[in-house]
This record gives sequence, C-alpha cells and structure tokens, in this order.
Amino acid sequence: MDLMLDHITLVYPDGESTVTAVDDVSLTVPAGTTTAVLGPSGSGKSSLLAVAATLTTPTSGEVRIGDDVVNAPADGGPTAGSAVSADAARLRRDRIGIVFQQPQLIASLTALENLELMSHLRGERPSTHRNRALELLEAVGLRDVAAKRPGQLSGGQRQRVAIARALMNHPEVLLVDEPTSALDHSRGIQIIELVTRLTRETGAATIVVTHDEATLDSVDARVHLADGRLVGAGEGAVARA
Ligand SMILES: Nc1ncnc2c1ncn2[C@@H]1O[C@H](COP(=O)(O)OP(=O)(O)OP(=O)(O)O)[C@@H](O)[C@H]1O
Repeated sequence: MDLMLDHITLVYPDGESTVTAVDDVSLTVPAGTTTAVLGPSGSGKSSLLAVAATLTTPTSGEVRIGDDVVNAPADGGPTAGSAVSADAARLRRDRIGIVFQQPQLIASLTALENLELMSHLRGERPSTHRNRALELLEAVGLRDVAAKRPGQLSGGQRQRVAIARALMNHPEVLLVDEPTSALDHSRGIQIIELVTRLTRETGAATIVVTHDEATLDSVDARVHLADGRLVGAGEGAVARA
C-alpha cells in the first residue's frame, strides 16, 4: 500500500519559544518504490521519519498507509495521538519496518536469532519463521554468516542484517535512517541498491533518509528538505501541495 504524509507539521517546544522541525510536508510514496529524503543537518529529516514511523505525533497533518490513518494529532480521528499508545506499538511491529542509523542488533544473538526475535515479539516461537529469516539473510547476501554474532560482522554486514530484520514481519512501509553514514562509498551504494531491490520485491513503500546524494542512483524518487519544508518536487517524487 502507498504511504502518504499529508500536510505534516511538527513543532517542538524550545524553552520560551518553539522550533518548527517539519513545516507542511506532503509526500506520497507508492508501494514498491523508494523515495530518498535529502537535506542538510537540522533540515528536519529525522523528525519527518519519526512522524512517518509513528514514533512522534505530528502537530498537524496525518500519516496514512493506504486508507488507514496511522498517525495524527489527538483530535484527528480514531487512531489519533497514537504515537505513544499500545496500538501504535502494534502497528509499528506489524506494518512498519525501521532501520536505524546504528543497526542496534542484539550482541549476544546470532544474525539468524536477531531476525527470529521479531517473531518472538509477536508472541510466536522464534523458530516459527526460520525459513523466512533464512530467506531474508539469503536476499541480503548473508546466508553464510547466519550463525555469527554482530561483533563478528563488518559494519556493512550488520547494516544488511538490520535491513533483513526490518523486513521480517512483511511490513508495508520501510523507513531507513542514514544507512550509509558509517560505510565507505561503494558499500553505501550497495546498501541503497539492496534497499531499492528489496522494496520492489516486497512491495513496501520505502523512505531512505540520507546526506549522501552520491549513493542514490538506484532510488525511484528524491526530495529535498530545507528548514523543514520540501524544496522543489524532486526527481520522480509524488509530492503534493
Ligand atoms: N526533541 C527536540 N526538541 C527541540 N528541537 C528539536 C528536537 N529534535 C529536533 N529539533 C530541532 O528540529 C530541527 C530539525 O531536526 P532534525 O533532527 O529533524 O534534522 P535532521 O535533518 O535530521 O538533522 P541531522 O541530519 O543532523 O540528523 C532542528 O532545528 C533541531 O534542532
């Protein structure tokens, strides 16, 4: 299903005044495609991603997956204000896959177990989805290191495990924050290519936040943020006024 950010504004309190981190951003990410969100430090990329991820409630506007409103202010509808609720936690687990800048793998578990843990969080036996986990490790080129722990993997390999893990629950939306910041240029390109390929294969609607435009040849669309606003529609982007 498509991901829609509809007139998202996010204002943080800042002492006596406020900071408008995201300023009336509207963006559609069609299912099966990847949109890169670019912009300088402080332009609002992480804030926009946090709203899309339902980790932060917007001050105004709403996030939809298909026709379902999944994040909106408290007066905005049945699931409104949900960023802090149990419903939001379930929604994130079931419909949204998130890859953080640091892979955040569990050090004492193998790559395979890190993926299987996602089943455990759904209340299922970790081994229930072993085939899915092995398939995903294969898809990210890491089938042969399934039994290794994160400390035995390179930074790029850890990032690939984190991407595979984010796809364990068949998310409709995949959100990836600065996946290449700890990697050299060619590994960065490989990670973005991996994300775009898996996005096409799984039909997820994907946003990748990055500083690094040089890695983005494989994405479907790119948009630029400046001071919280979208500037220019961006190549291939379905940005709306
Ligand atoms: N919790 C917060 N409280 C107050 N202001 C915040 C908060 N988080 C972010 N900001 C401000 O909101 C603006 C956007 O920040 P954000 O982190 O979203 O930008 P960014 O583009 O992701 O930056 P970077 O590339 O450095 O991670 C900045 O002015 C920042 O100082």
